[in-house]
Amino acid sequence: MHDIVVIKCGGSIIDRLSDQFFNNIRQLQRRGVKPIIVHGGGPAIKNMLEQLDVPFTFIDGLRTTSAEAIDVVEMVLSGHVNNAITRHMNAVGVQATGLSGSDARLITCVPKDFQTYGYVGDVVNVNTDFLENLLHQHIVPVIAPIAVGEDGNSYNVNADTVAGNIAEAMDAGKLIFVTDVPGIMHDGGLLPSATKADIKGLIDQGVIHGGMIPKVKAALACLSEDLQHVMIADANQAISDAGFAGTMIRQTEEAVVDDSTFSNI
Ligand SMILES: Nc1ncnc2c1ncn2[C@@H]1O[C@H](COP(=O)(O)OP(=O)(O)O)[C@@H](O)[C@H]1O
Ligand SMILES: CC(=O)N[C@@H](CCC(=O)OP(=O)(O)O)C(=O)O
Repeated sequence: MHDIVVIKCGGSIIDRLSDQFFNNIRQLQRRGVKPIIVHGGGPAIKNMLEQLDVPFTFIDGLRTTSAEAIDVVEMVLSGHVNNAITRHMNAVGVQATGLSGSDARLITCVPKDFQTYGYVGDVVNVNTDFLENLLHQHIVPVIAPIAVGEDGNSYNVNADTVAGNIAEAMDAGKLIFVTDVPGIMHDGGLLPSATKADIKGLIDQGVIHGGMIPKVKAALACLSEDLQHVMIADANQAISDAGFAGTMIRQTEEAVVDDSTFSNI
């Protein structure tokens, strides 16, 4: 649905989200937009795993997640981060409900490669009916990136990937990754827009690296006729009365940059 906006809040910024950010979500809702929030929590997971002496590594940007680690990941994401965001939403008058993939089998998955990654999942389905019902009741879903496997276990999924999966499944009109930088930075400045070809070049040159890679990959994977632009932006500047600021990722150079879709909502 074109009126759905998926907003992915990165773990890098969650502790520093401004009241304005939450008020902007409320404003979006008042203008008839249906926001869905997906959040990360990488730094908080890292801290808790270290405190509890649970080992992990990263392979291709994904956290290897043992049986012990998935309990900690779920505790941090669903128990702490998800609750904090949902609480803040409700405090500013947005009716929001906290969820993970286990609720109503919202996100189901298969193991990515159990031998290599442990409890890390590849999403196979999103319960879109359930989300649509919530949106219909003007409830904002706040979703932790935990999926449930056919074995009934919880699996860890990269939050950027989950945001892309949900945007695609819900036919969202917009996907915004809000993070701790103004967008894709290059030569000391903000890149206002980037195509698939630009991004490939920037990854090859090492300009786009680390945590920015899963974001651009998720963005490129879900661009379509329906979802023509994906934004990457600073969380506290991304959404304003003037529209959306940041880097706009689009399919091709030729694509018309119809900013009206951004500034009207
Ligand atoms: N070209 C780039 N422009 C901006 N940030 C970049 C770039 N390449 C890598 N990054 C890194 O990506 C980070 C954002 O990713 P990450 O820390 O995973 O955020 P989040 O937790 O919000 O998902 C930035 O803080 C920055 O360090
Ligand atoms: C499999 C995997 O790597 N999962 C991520 C989930 C959280 C996340 O993606 O958080 P950010 O958005 O803050 O990076 C993790 O364990 O860190």
